[in-house]
Amino acid sequence: MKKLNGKVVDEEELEELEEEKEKVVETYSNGVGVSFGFPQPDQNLVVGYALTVKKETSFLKPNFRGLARTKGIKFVCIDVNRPLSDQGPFDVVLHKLLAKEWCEIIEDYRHKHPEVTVLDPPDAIQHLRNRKSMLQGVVDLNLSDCHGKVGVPRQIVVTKDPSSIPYEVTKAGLKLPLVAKPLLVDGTAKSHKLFVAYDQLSLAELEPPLVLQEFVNHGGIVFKVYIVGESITVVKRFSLPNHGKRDLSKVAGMYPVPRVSSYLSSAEDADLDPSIAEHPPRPLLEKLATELRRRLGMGKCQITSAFLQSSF
Ligand SMILES: Nc1ncnc2c1ncn2[C@@H]1O[C@H](COP(=O)(O)OP(=O)(O)OP(=O)(O)O)[C@@H](O)[C@H]1O
Ligand SMILES: O=P(O)(O)O[C@H]1[C@H](O)[C@H](O)[C@H](OP(=O)(O)O)[C@@H](OP(=O)(O)O)[C@@H]1O
Repeated sequence: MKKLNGKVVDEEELEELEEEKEKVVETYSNGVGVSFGFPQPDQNLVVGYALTVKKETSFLKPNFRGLARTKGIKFVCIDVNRPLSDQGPFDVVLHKLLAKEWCEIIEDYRHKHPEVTVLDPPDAIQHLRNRKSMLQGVVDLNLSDCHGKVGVPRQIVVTKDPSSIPYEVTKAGLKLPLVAKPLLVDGTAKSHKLFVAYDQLSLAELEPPLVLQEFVNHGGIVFKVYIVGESITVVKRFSLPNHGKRDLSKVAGMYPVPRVSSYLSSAEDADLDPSIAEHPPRPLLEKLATELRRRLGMGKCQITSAFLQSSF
């Protein structure tokens, strides 16, 4: 057993933390620590968090908490059944609860505690809770002078009457197959239930409100771009495979899309065609980050090589 920052940490965990620390330092080597202002070892940054159990489990893993401790960052669970101002004191409040009551509590807390950084203020992320408004910041972006283009697949929003969907798709001139996504993003598993529709008839089985996007071939790889301060981190994940014209003549119906691109589907070590697997050009990402931050303060976006290279 060893002592670290006054805490007893077992040797195995310490080794794990060192490895994690190397990974984190490597990932954030372009100074997020500085822009984030990581506390000095003798300081402590207290982060109060209000997350669902699912999110706490997937995000606040023991080795992440341990690594945070080595950087002087302490995570404290907020009791949502007690007044927030009676808890803490916090330097940061990290939350991802979408209930109206909670949003009112956190807004009130922000005004009473301007010294506390709230991640994120509800009104700053409202547009991300809807798959149409979340793309607004990208729809009219013109980055063509930055080694590539960024755009949005052709899409329509359907809010009622599923029987009208085939007509709306024809009127909009969308080409099959189509990716159907719940319009609202509320953190529930339901909000990640996507489908690929291969024929017009099956569209009437869908459950509005939803977004219907043309399927864009992109070689089965998606790049998730995480932007924190000046730091840009790109991760490569598996995605949906391409559709050839021949496939379409043989496939009909509607198929659910599994969570193919979650953090468990890393493609970093996969043996892939370089033209698909090559990361998006850095200048394009930097320009995209600047534009998204200027317009929306957005912190994360998903890009595939096809979305970058195809002309939208
Ligand atoms: N228009 C499209 N054409 C082809 N593939 C798509 C399209 N839209 C999404 N996908 C693919 O479907 C999968 C899930 O897409 P998306 O990220 O939009 O759903 P999600 O539930 O919001 O995912 P997550 O929350 O895990 O980021 C990803 O592999 C993505 O590459
Ligand atoms: O690939 P990542 O981990 O970035 O994908 C995230 C996704 O971007 C959303 O943050 C999901 O959160 P919710 O919208 O709150 O569901 C995450 O889902 P989770 O079920 O893993 O928390 C994805 O991981």
